[in-house]
Amino acid sequence: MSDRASRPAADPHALVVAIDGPSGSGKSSTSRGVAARLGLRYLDTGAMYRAMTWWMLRAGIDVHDAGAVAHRVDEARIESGTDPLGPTITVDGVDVAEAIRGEDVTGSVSPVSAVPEVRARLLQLQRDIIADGVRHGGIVVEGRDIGSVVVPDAPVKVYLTADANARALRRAAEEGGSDVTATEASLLARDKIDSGRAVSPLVMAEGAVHIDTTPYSLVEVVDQVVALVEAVEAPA
Ligand SMILES: Nc1ncnc2c1ncn2[C@@H]1O[C@H](COP(=O)(O)OP(=O)(O)O)[C@@H](O)[C@H]1O
Ligand SMILES: Nc1ccn([C@H]2C[C@H](O)[C@@H](COP(=O)(O)OP(=O)(O)O)O2)c(=O)n1
Repeated sequence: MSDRASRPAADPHALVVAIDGPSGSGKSSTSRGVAARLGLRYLDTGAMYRAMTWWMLRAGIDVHDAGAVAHRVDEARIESGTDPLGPTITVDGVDVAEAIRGEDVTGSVSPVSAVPEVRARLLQLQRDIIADGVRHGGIVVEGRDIGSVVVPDAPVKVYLTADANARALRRAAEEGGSDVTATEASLLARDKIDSGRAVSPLVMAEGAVHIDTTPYSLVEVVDQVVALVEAVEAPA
């Protein structure tokens, strides 16, 4: 195990690991596992899009009115804590970690994420957090456009997928026994919007390593990603 956090602040080799993929493919759990194992920070960009959506809903904004969403985008103060053992997310100082996982936010997050002004605002926040993570030895960042847009020069890029049914089973179990058919329909609907939007759609980034996690346990996937990081770090 290596601890990159002890490296000097200006380390030019400080690491960004970009992890993208569709809903329920294992991005959050894998990213947290890799970051914890390697002593890196962790950023869940999906939580930031969810936090922005939570703010829009609470402000009574019609999330399908892109102009209305764009108009209010600068008002939400979103802060992400990057400890992989206890990541946090607040909006205007309110802990929204639980609230952003609710059905209302899940059902509205894709249209909000498709608004270019939302993406521009969150991209700026993400780059600041990533720069800070790099100063502290490195960061694992997960989302939909990390390897393609947010950090296209990341030295390690991973694209996680899993069969739709496996993803639905995992998510339904996580939610404490939600209906698997409805969960699968919801995540496929979100995948469709996330992959089809004009700005920063979900794509496999150039240079990304594809891991289909369907047959693997979480620990096995973490092992595979850690091996990719260690291969990049090994002297030539
Ligand atoms: N390789 C895996 N095998 C089995 N379950 C997994 C695997 N990876 C993740 N999970 C579980 O699947 C659920 C969804 O994973 P998550 O990391 O939240 O996915 P994502 O961030 O891509 O939406 C979680 O309950 C997680 O524990
Ligand atoms: N980098 C990102 C991350 C998430 N999003 C959007 C698209 C996703 O449907 C939502 C929610 O992301 P999240 O990672 O929480 O989704 P899951 O429920 O884990 O599948 O945010 C995005 O557009 N770009």
